[in-house]
Amino acid sequence: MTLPVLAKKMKKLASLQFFNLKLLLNGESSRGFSKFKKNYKLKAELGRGGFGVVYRAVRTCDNTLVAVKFIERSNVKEWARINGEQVPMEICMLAKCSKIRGVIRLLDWYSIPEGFLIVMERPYPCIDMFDFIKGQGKISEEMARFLFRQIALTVHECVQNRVLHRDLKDENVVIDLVTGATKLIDFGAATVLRRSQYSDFQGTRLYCPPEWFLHSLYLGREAAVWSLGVLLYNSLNGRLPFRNEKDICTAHLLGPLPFFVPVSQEVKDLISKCLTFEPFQRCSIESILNHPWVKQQPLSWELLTKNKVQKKTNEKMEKSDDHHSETLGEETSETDEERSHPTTVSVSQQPGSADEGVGSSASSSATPPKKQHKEHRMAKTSLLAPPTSIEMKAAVQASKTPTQFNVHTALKNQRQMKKHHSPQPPNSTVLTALRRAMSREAQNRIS
Ligand SMILES: Nc1ncnc2c1ncn2[C@@H]1O[C@H](COP(=O)(O)OP(=O)(O)OP(=O)(O)O)[C@@H](O)[C@H]1O
Repeated sequence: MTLPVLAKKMKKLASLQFFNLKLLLNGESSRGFSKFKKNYKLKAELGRGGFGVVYRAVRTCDNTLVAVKFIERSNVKEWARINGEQVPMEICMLAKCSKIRGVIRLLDWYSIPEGFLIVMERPYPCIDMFDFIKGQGKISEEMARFLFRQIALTVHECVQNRVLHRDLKDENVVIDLVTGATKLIDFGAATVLRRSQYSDFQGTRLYCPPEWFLHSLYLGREAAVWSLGVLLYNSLNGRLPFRNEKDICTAHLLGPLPFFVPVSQEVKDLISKCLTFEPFQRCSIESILNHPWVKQQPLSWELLTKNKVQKKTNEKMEKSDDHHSETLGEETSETDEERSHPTTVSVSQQPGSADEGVGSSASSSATPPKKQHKEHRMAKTSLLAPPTSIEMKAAVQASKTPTQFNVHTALKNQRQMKKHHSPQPPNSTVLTALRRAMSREAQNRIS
């Protein structure tokens, strides 16, 4: 199936899902459904990931802009209790962190037979960090500092509340375009922080530390530090540091990571401390916060956004997110489409500015930087399933024999990996769930 056909199908599916959700909400209510309907007006789709669909909505009593995430019951892997009620771990973890300034505030939640509706604050106008970086190709070191120090502090505060996010990445950070404040979202992979090792993971493959691929085990804080390193590298270079599991497990054997923009030694030092192969030698979250690069006072958001390119992006986002132009209860509009796939914003790259003296990963030396840049920021990342035995074998073997890298074997392995972990089509199950709920409600009405 060609990409345009697939995109068209996905668009159709998305509008159908939205239509069904609307129908469902307008039908007879049950188990908190009527309350939701009374309190919120659902609007167009805002974004979607592997496990949920997020909609724009408005709280009817005071016109507060909110985001509503629908998660299907069958997709919930971990459960917890709030006031005696069984809820997905996501809601519980979000509730635990809701007082943290850098975490999106949980306002409300509803339970329906098919799943849960999570009502969250929605900064306006806002953009997620993936789209923010994509809109500009990469961001300046000053801008990276401004955003990263907030994110690192938020992760620290979550950890102090014994919450481990486990899916730290640019897609899960929302930026308030008025103040520059960052908000951590998507606690779908979050769990209670513990001292012992974890052997389960639901995060994102390319933000994952090597110990997971090599041993299927990781420690909470150490894995979070690794992801923060990936996030910081990505912000500055506009591309991820590692292409695949092999890169993640072997890059340390090949010298320092290449940088594709001129950046300070201080930030390179911080990134290398976060991306230290050995988890026990990796820096701590506290030492990230005390690192001279992070401690340096950042420029104000006003000054940072004076930059023409950033202004342009902001204007574009404001335009597309203008709630006055939102069509109440309408299907996804042109501007919404633009927002979720901002392909019109150019992605720039400075091929000549790559650090040529530094060592490069196995994958980076032969390919021109421009091509790599595109490869690494093609789309939002897919979710991580536990590594298969083939993947683990390949990663272990690769980490032992870095110099005998064979392109053909690597490609074959990659193809095999793709077969095992190709990204799932977005939420076709949501549609089924909503259909089921609708027919049950219709039956209830008849009887
Ligand atoms: N409160 C919010 N305010 C603004 N935008 C939001 C909010 N929550 C989610 N989004 C947007 O919706 C997108 C998907 O949200 P989220 O990551 O929670 O979904 P998901 O299905 O859990 O995704 P993933 O597959 O990454 O786990 C985000 O990348 C973001 O663009």
